[in-house]
Amino acid sequence: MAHIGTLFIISSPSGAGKSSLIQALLDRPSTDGRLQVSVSHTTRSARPGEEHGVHYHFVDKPEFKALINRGAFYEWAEVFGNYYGTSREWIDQQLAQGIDILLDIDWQGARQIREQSPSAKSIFILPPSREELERRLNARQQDSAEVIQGRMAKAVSEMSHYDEYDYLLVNDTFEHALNQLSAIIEAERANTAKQAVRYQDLLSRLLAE
Ligand SMILES: Nc1ncnc2c1ncn2[C@@H]1O[C@H](COP(=O)(O)OP(=O)(O)OP(=O)(O)O)[C@@H](O)[C@H]1O
Ligand SMILES: Nc1nc2c(ncn2[C@@H]2O[C@H](COP(=O)(O)O)[C@@H](O)[C@H]2O)c(=O)[nH]1
Repeated sequence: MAHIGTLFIISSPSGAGKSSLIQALLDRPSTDGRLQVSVSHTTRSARPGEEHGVHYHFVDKPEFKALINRGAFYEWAEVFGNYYGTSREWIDQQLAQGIDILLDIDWQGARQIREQSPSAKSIFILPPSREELERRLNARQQDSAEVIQGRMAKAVSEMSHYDEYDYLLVNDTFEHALNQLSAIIEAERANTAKQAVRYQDLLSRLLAE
């Protein structure tokens, strides 16, 4: 089967709201089964409420390194002192079925995906201010003060990569950012070449002499 699924890379500084936006998008009644989020592997410890296989595949460093050596990752990177990676096998299976994939990954991973899949579309999400970013990291109540300070310290260097992305949006009002994200994905899905593969039967009926 032709690979008609699209990879959507979503990056932001930690706490800008990408996981919340992705979840809200997937929860929309209008979202069909053709859009799914990739569950990454990570060596970071699970936060309260996070489930293995749902939020992440939680593995230790030796296991992660074994997966790197096996070529299991489409991309991987060290972020905030932990390793994170995207499973190649799962992505290939979904794309082959025409399923579009959302990748919640950092700029290092985004670069690796673009090198291998130039047709991937990338979206960078900015917070409305540095103060609001820190407020959100605190309000999430998932990380220690030390971890939050470490993430804030990396936020400027993460944001400096915004111009490597196809789309840039500011997550100020949540609903507005969600509508923008949804509009980007819908527009990319309507790409003529992809639609022509998806609707080849319809097109051949409509265009028959
Ligand atoms: N537009 C918004 N206004 C106010 N709060 C928001 C908004 N968007 C997200 N939040 C809140 O900000 C916090 C951080 O959001 P989220 O966990 O989605 O960020 P993230 O970018 O995925 O972070 P990380 O990179 O660390 O995974 C959450 O508590 C979320 O509910
Ligand atoms: N390069 C990759 N980055 C990833 C992946 N999965 C998540 N991430 C990024 O890590 C940070 C921190 O995430 P958190 O869950 O610990 O808050 C965030 O920027 C994610 O986008 C991945 O597979 N590859």
